[in-house]
This record gives sequence, structure tokens and C-alpha cells, in this order.
Amino acid sequence: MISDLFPFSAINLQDIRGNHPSWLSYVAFPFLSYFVWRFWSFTIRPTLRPQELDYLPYWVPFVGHAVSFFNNSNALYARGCSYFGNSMKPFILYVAGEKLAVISNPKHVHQIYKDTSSFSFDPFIDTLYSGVANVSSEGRTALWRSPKDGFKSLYPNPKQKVLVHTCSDLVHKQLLQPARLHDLIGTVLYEIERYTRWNSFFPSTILSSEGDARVVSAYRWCRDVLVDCQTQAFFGQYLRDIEPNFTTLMDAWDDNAWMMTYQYPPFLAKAAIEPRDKLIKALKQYFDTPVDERPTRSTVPLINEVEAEKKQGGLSTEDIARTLLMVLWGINANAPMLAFWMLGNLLKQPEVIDDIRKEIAFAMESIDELKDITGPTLAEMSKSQLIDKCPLLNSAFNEMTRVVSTGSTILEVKQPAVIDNKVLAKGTKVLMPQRLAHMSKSSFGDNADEIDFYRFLKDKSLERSEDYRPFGGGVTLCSGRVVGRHETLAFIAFILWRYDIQLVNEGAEVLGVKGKPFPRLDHGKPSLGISKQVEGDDIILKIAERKLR
Ligand code: HEM
Repeated sequence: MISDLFPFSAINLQDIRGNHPSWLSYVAFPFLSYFVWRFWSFTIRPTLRPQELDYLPYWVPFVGHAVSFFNNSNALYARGCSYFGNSMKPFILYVAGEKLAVISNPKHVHQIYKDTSSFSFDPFIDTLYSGVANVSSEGRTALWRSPKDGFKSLYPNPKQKVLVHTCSDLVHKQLLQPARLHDLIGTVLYEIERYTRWNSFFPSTILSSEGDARVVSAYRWCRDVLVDCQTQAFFGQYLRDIEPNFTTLMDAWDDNAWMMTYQYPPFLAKAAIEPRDKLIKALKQYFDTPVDERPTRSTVPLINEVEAEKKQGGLSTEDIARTLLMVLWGINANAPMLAFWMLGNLLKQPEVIDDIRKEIAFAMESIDELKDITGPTLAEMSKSQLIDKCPLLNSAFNEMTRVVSTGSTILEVKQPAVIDNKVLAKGTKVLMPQRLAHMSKSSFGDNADEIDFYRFLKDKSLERSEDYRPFGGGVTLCSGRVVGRHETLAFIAFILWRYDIQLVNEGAEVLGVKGKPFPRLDHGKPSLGISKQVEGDDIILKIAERKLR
């Protein structure tokens, strides 16, 4: 019966004598139902005691399912917002049968970040380890054991933390404790300084060369230098010796990892599984070699400490390799992409590059004059000059993070919590996307959708805006935000200082390499923060050494 399919529609309207109503009722009934629903949902219900959050009319779950076809939080969010006119009200979507509360109002986001007893990131760490890294079930049990289950940390553990959390404390110690952070910055910058020299380019960066000119892929330049230098800083040369293609494998994994997060069957996810398994093999070989027998070691203690803590917690070297790949993926994902977008967009505004070159001249000339370049000197120079005395460079960094951040914080409700007078039920997943907040005209002005590299220079308070959160917040606030800024700024400063760089635009050809259209942000895949470009997009550059004197 057609009326069974449409139980609430006008088709069901028959009076008790079986007479069909007039045509007017067919038109009036849906309208009437709509207004009753609106009156109930938006006028009466909000005045009652907090209800479970559910703002959407009955047809939205169907749309939600259809939209989930795109499998993309940004697309979902954009559609949700177009429905609500971006009302800043939380709303629920159903994605693959799961409830997802989308939160955009900065006040609600702030409230959720602070409420660590109601919202947890742990279910996602677990999903990452099980569904993406494929950690063994014994390994997963070990990762979530607390002292009362028999876990004994190598460090004092008064809060009775589980192994996952004692390891993330070690990450925070490395990335936030001033002395350790200074060492790390020095180690990474030492590598970046070296690998941005003309004679030290990674071969994979160069597409063509002749005489004094080279044509390079901007994407590979940023990736090769920043991923390699950071991995090198954490693991030392030995990992590079085991797997010389570590950077390209990491890139292939990063490009295709979404196949794992969307739980594609293995035969469809080969492009992700193959690089992942090669990386795990290399990491396993690294951890299978006793620390004292590794020919070269890392200069920062983080990896050795996490390795020892995980061994102590009962993890096999294979599971240590699997979990550390996830850490390495997270810490390498954002700085190279940020450098890529920053370089490409700066090249479209050469007058900004001129201003930046003037600003960095003192720091760069001082480094050029050094007889012996060391990590600590570079860390000091970066702090006192690039960070403290180059406001335009920093404004450009902030503006770029504002415009190209497409990540979302995703948490799970541990215990019912009230947001905007609505109850979020236990188990609901909460999604807080960055991009819409970053495009807010009320916070960033009418030209919020344009790139203005001077924006954060003109208004210093923007960096503290509630709508500006390129590093997430709460328990997942990026602990690499300081080192990330140092390494991105140093990379950009070195290459702008050392090279004349020209965009090879679409339609042009230099040294046999064709230019490409400017890359597009990839809204179709999940993002760990800074957006990737649509696969295959790139910025082709012609470079030559600058004549400085
Ligand atoms: C410079 C560009 C960077 C940006 C824009 C960035 C952005 C982010 C964002 C948005 C998150 C939070 C994700 C969420 O809420 O779920 C995050 C988390 C994290 N990031 Fe970054 N990140 C950057 C660089 C780095 C670097 C260089 C490192 C390490 C060397 C790093 C280490 C981490 C870690 C460990 C987390 C997990 C949260 C924590 O426990 O600290 N990030 N990052």
C-alpha cells in the first residue's frame, strides 16, 4: 500500500465514512504539519527541560545517509549549515547509522574542550590503533591497561594512567618542556638549513634542470625537506638507512590513509595498506635492533623513551612499530602542507615576498656569516629573530593556517552533557570543524574568504579570537604548535632568501616541464588539520640561486 510508505502524508487522509477530503487538504496537510513541527521544536520544546539534542526533522536522516555517501565531514557540515542558515545551533546528523553532533558555535566548542569528564578522545585513539594501524588484540589490551590492571609505568604515575596516556605525556614533555623543545627545534632546523642548500636538494624534488636553473615540484620540495628532517630529528639516520624511501612511502600512506578510516575492504585499500606495511616493516626492524647497537641514534630522547615505556607495558616490537607509525603520521602531516600553501600563495603576491625578504634579512645574513652552524644557534636565531622580530612572516603563517585548515576535532560523549540546553546522549560523536569558524565574517571581517597576509599584523587580537583554532583545543590541542611554527617559518625563510622562485603557470612550459593550474583544497578527504591538495595538483616552480651581493 502506498499509504504505508507515506504514513504521515495527505494520502492517509480519509474521513471515517471513507470519503476523500478535498484537494485543499492534500496541500494544506504538509504545510500544517511543518508549522506544528516548527512550533513544537523551536518554540515549545526549548522551554522545556533539556531534551536530547535532535533538531532535525524526520527527513534529514535520509538526507544524512545520502550525504554520508560523500563520506566527508566538511561536505556534511556545509549541507547541514545550508539547511540551518548557519544558525550556530548544534545539530545531529546520521552518518553510516551513527549519530554525529555537529558543533560550530565557539562558545559550545569552548565548553566541550574544557569538559574533559564528559568528552573523550580515547575511542578515536583506539579506532586508530585497531582499524587503521592494525595493532594486535593483545597489544590493544596492553595499551589500555592501568596500574590496577597490572600496568607499571617506568615513570611516577600518581594519576593511575593507562599506557596510552603515559606515552602521550612523554610526547608532551618533548614538545612542550622548554629545554627539550629547544633541543628539538635546534635538531630539526639544523637539518632544514642543510637540506635547503642548492647542493643538498633531494633528487625527488627536482623535475628538470639545466645550467643554473631547476624546475621543482613545490609539493615534493616541502614534503621532502620537512618530513625527512623531522623524522631524522626523532629517529636519527638509522631509520633512513633501513628505508631510504621513507618519505615517499609516508606520503603515499598519507594520501590514501582515508581508505582505512572509511573501512574499505582490504582489496580496495591496497594503495594505503602497501605503504603502511612497508613503513611498519622498517620501524619494526628499527625497534628490533637493541638501542645500543643502532649505528646512529636520535639526538632527542622521545622515541627511545616511548619505546622503553611501551616495552615495559608489554607491547611487542611489531605493535610498537604500528603505534609509532600513527604518531609519526600525525606529527608529519601538517607542517609540509602548510609550507606548500604558504609558498604557493605568497608567490601570487610578490610584493609580500619583497616585504618578507626585508624582514628576514638580518636573521638570514647572520646565519650566512656563521662559520659553524649548529642546531642550538639556529634555534636561538629562529626564536629571537624569525618568531619575535618578523611580524609579517608570522602573520602570513597565521593567515595561511586560517584559510587552509579543514580538520575537525572529533570526541565521544562519555556521560550525558548539556550543550545549548540540549542533552548530548552518551556515545554520541561530536564533530567540531575548524573551517567554518575560520571563515566567520564577524570575526575576520567582510573579506574573510580572501587571503590577506597582513591580516594578523593589522589586528593582533585575531590570534586570540574564539573562532581561530588551527591547532584544535582541549585534550587534543596540538602540542607541536611551537616546533611546527619554527620549522615552517625557517623553511620558508631559507628558500625565499636563497632562491629566486617563479611560478610556472598553466599553459607555460619550462625545461620540458608543463605548468599546472593552482592547486585546489581537497575537501573530499578527512584532514588531520591542514588540507591536502586534490590528488595530482601541484605548484611547478622555476628556481635559481639568488645573487645576494
Ligand atoms: C605547523 C603546523 C601544524 C598544525 C596546523 C597542526 C594542527 C594540529 C591540530 C588541528 C591538531 C588537533 C587535532 C584534533 O583536534 O583532533 C593537532 C594535534 C597534534 N599535533 Fe599538530 N599541527 C602542526 C604541527 C605539528 C608538529 C610539527 C607536531 C610534532 C612535532 C605536532 C604534533 C601534534 C600532536 C602530538 C597532536 C595530538 C594532540 C597532542 O597530544 O598534542 N603538530 N595538530
